[in-house]
Amino acid sequence: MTSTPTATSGSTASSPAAIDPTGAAPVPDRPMLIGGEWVPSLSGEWADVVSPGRRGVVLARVPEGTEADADRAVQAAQAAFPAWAKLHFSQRQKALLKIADALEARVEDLAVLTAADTGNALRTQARPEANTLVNLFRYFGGVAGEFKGTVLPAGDDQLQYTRREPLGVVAGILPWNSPLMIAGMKTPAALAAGNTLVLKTAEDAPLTILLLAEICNEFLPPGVLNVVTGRGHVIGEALVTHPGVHKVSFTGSTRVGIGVGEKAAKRLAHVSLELGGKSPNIVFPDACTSELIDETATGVLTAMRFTRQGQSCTAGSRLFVHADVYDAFLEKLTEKVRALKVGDPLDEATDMGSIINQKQYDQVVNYIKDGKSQPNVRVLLDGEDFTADDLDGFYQGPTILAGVGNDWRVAQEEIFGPVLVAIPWTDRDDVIAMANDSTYGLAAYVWSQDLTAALDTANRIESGWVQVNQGGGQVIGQAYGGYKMSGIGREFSIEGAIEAFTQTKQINVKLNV
Ligand SMILES: NC(=O)C1=CN([C@@H]2O[C@H](COP(=O)(O)OP(=O)(O)OC[C@H]3O[C@@H](n4cnc5c(N)ncnc54)[C@H](OP(=O)(O)O)[C@@H]3O)[C@@H](O)[C@H]2O)C=CC1
Ligand SMILES: CCCCCC/C=C/C(=O)O
Repeated sequence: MTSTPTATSGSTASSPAAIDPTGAAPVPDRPMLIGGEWVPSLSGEWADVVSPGRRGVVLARVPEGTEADADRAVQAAQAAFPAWAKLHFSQRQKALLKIADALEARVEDLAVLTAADTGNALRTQARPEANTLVNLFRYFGGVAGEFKGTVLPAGDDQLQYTRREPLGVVAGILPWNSPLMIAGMKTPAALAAGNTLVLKTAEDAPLTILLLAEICNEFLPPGVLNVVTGRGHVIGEALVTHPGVHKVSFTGSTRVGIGVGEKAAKRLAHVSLELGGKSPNIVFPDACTSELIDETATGVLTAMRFTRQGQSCTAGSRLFVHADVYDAFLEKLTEKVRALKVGDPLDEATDMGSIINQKQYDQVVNYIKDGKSQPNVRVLLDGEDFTADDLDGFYQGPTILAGVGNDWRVAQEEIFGPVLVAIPWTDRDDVIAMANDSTYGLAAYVWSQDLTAALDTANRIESGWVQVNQGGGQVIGQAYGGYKMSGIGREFSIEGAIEAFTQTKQINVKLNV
């Protein structure tokens, strides 16, 4: 199953040039992977990829892919589909498990490039994410035989069975905030089920996905995995509307996701949408005893994803703290969050790296200004106070606002930045109502030693994923996806992947017995 990418003309390469994460080397061109070959866009246009943590540094150039590139990637995936789909599952399994080993051998390269590409700190985010990618390939490789059907007990003269058949060509559209983890949810699952894939990278973080493609390409036949770069409204939309794409697996904002869903619906293409969130963190008084307050504060810090600059769809960014412990808990939490070291993503000492780009940075600042302008707000930590000294990137410190109303913009809209808003509560029914008073429903966090109260709360919260007394407890194999405007469909688990990446065929056979 090994395929060696072949060289083509112009600025293409037989194997892509290495990227220096500090930007010290001459800027390489990093082509796309289509049909097993590294190619520029047909237009010949390239786009610079700037490191968010080092604003002046261009890490590489990637092709500015257009509709024509989407088309040839889909054609390559279509051509590869029949042979890939009809393999015995164990052959797909073997390829995915070999990829897992190869990724593991390059895990540090993936981690360092992710830190440079996304601005996420190497130690706290990029390295764990690269390890999760390895584990996702191992998991979906391992369960490749589980994409299976059922047999009905219909009597000896009948064979009535279902097959879970692959859908065909899947388009996987990725965001920039955790590109490897999200590519890891889609790629091995879609391939294990027998589909072929076209991944579209986010404009702001394409490089780490191109390295993933380079590693995968060693073990897959040409066209089974294709990776294209370019703008969402150009090549992304071309994939969504392409008649050869049978499934769109999209992760990104709710705004774009709605448009993707509408376009896919027009031609009845399958679609999964993993979208935004504004997840509640509910702290009960019994989680703030003198023995527990420290652990709960650390958990809330983790759930808020401060160490990913809050750029997480599952960030527990609405903090509801019981009035009896409100001040004490916020004091403890603020002390911990203030201690986070903001800095160069490539520095091992850094807890919190850079925001992805100027637009996102400005959006976060605008939300902070809006929150600070509200009556009676208390600013416990102000990201605007952070000065980056010698750093030249989109750096910002964490912000914590107290005394916030659940109806304020900062409490209702997804900021996707390191901004936590704290709201007091006194009655369990009220806090559950406030938690559910949101258009989103992706994640939630409940902190209590009273399991009856905690589980009642968890059961009543309108979110696809609730964690109790932990903030970072994702387990490969669990269901993951949103309620309400946070999305449709589940990924990360085998059950979700079977639904997401296969269709059911029923076959009824009359036997001559
Ligand atoms: N539920 C989940 O699992 C997760 C959800 N998210 C959500 O993602 C958002 C942040 O990511 P961000 O990248 O800004 O999200 P966007 O929705 O802006 O973009 C996501 C992807 O869609 C592409 N895209 C943009 N427009 C179109 C279009 N018209 N047709 C097809 N594709 C398009 C983008 O390309 P381009 O980069 O070129 O614009 C990018 O690859 C947040 O809202 C966050 O909550 C993030 C991670 C996980
Ligand atoms: C089971 C949790 C999986 C989360 C994967 C995607 C996370 C995205 C984010 O935090 O932004």
